Amino acid sequence: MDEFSFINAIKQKAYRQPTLVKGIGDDAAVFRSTSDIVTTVDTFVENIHFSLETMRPFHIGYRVLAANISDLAAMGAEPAFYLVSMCIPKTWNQKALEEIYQGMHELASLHQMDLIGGDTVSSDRLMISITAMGYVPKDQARFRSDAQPNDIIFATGTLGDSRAGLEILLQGQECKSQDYYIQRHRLPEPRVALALGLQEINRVALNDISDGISNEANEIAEASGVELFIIEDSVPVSESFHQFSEEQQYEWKLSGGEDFELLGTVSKANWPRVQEIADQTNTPIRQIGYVYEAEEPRVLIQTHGETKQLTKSGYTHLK
Ligand SMILES: Nc1ncnc2c1ncn2[C@@H]1O[C@H](COP(=O)(O)OP(=O)(O)O)[C@@H](O)[C@H]1O
Ligand SMILES: Cc1ncc(C[n+]2csc(CCOP(=O)(O)OP(=O)(O)O)c2C)c(N)n1
Ligand SMILES: [Mg+2]
Ligand SMILES: [Mg+2]
Ligand SMILES: [Mg+2]
Repeated sequence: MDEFSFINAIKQKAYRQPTLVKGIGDDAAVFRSTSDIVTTVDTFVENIHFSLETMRPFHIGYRVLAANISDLAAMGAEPAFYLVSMCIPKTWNQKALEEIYQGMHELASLHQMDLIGGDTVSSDRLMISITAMGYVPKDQARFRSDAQPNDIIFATGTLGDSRAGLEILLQGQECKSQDYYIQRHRLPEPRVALALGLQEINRVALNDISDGISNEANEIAEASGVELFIIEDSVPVSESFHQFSEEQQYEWKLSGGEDFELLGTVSKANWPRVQEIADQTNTPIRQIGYVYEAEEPRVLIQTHGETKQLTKSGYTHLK
């Protein structure tokens, strides 16, 4: 395999975005815009973010793009473009690498996204870095700093599924609905439809759940200078989630991460409309608490009448 035949193999045959001026094949890509542009990058490293023990190359590609799309959704943006930087060890053959791109192409086509560039270098360990871009109407990006006292807190989907799927894959132990959990881990569905539906709401604070809500709720509390009060029993989990031990349930739903669901806050007045939009976009959504004024930003969690502080305990690097 040489670098150029590889790039040719993974290139899209046709582009979808009307705002694209130049895609793959020049020194850089060009697109134009009249909206605000949202851009994000995330890097994925073999055996930290993914492993061939638990995934096919297809899932790796699907999932790394999903993580980026999830960040775009959390900003309220419509996904448009992505660039992929690959650091490739000699042990990976062209077929496996093309399968990674098939995973990306599959999810990209669901969101009309175009692959418009990237970089390919050799390395000791597989690393994939994706830069994604999307559009949001002028001044309508969703910030973590937009939560206000008296808002309600909501979460989409069910939390902890991805972590349950990972554990099932790593332990090889049988359990109820195991294919469901494995699928939630391998093929996450970022909540783009809801995020776009919410564009009509004047103020929503949003954060996507990549590290676990114990982290993301604290990020909203800090950015907005408020207290988030979460009721543990309201945190949505899958029906068969109760088969796992109490400790696992608590840890996975609050700190499991990689669910790529959305955590947000919105005024009480707008909450019924948010639920309607969630319905129309087939997005499970649930209120999980309230926002209060705070001297010190913090997150509290109430479990059967007992309240304690929920500190950041999701996934963190460099520790
Ligand atoms: N090495 C870095 N250099 C510059 N900015 C960074 C770096 N790492 C993270 N950031 C920025 O810090 C913020 C938080 O990043 P991160 O926790 O990765 O967000 P997320 O969990 O949504 O992916 C983002 O604005 C991101 O762009
Ligand atoms: C093989 C393997 N081990 C562990 C995990 C769990 N894991 C890896 S990264 C991560 C958190 C999200 O990654 P990060 O780089 O922090 O993403 P960001 O916050 O930038 O979106 C989790 C829960 C995994 N998915 N796969
Ligand atoms: Mg990141
Ligand atoms: Mg994020
Ligand atoms: Mg992180």
